[in-house]
Amino acid sequence: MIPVIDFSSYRLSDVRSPPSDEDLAPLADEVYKAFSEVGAIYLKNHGFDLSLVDEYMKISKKFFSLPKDVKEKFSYDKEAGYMYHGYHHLQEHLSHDSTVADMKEAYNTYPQWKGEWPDEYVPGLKDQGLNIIKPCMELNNRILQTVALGLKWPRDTLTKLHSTDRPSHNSMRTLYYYPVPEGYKPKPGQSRCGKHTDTGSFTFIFQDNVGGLEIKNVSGEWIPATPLPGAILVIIGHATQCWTDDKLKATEHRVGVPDGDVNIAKGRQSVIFFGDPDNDAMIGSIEGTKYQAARYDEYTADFIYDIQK
Ligand SMILES: O=C(O)CCC(=O)C(=O)O
Ligand SMILES: [Fe+2]
Repeated sequence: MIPVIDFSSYRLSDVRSPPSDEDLAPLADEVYKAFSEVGAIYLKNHGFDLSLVDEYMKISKKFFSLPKDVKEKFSYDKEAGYMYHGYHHLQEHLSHDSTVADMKEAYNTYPQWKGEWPDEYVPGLKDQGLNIIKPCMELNNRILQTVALGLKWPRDTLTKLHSTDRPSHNSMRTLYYYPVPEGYKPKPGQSRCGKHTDTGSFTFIFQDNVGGLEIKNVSGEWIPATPLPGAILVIIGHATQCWTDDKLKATEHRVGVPDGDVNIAKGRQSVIFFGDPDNDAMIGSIEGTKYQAARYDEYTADFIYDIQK
């Protein structure tokens, strides 16, 4: 079971004076324990306005319903700096240890993107996407503070690597897993999203009610990450694994094709926030010696995670 954590004591919408380290200690211990013993958490009472995501899913659906040649005008361009911004074709995504394409399409949003957006076809895809990233970054920083306190580190140990005004790869992805045609037999190893880990500090997963997402817990068992209304699923990324010298391990996750399930014929939508440190932040073990110091952007450039051509 993925623990459900009540984040009320550090919720986003609370604008009173920030809680002291002592005020946060019980929450910090709970968050750290859940991440280290299970590998993922559901956050409730987080103060993030989930209607932003509902609206974004509706807008995204309009984009995914456009003709293929229109969507492809906005395909990501590997040469264009923020290389994953834009549309990722159907059948293009390969999870990193898989040779079979995932059954999905996606549109990634990077706030720094200077190229074109599909505004004339889908008004709001840009603005609504950007609206969501900001509070997610703020919530990520609050989680990073609780994790630092849970580790008995100074509270800003990780947030000082996540300034909000320096170049970073904080980004968002909206995904559409198309309905699986009746009688379709997935190729060996094929799924909606093959197993992988994410690269940054923490990832937030917002999903509709179709299901199929699983995480591998710390004991090595695949367990369902069933959609929990009102809660945000938070999983651990590689950078956090490095900083904590494996005390918190990057969470493997995947989305299966629900074989024989009533949901097989349904499309699935999810929205993912990838929380990242600053491009020039140092990652590597903060205590311990397992991971050498490296600049985050240089480390990710060498790290092939889930996108290969
Ligand atoms: O759709 C999901 O629930 C997970 C997607 C995911 O893990 C990713 O895009 O990195
Ligand atoms: Fe992922």
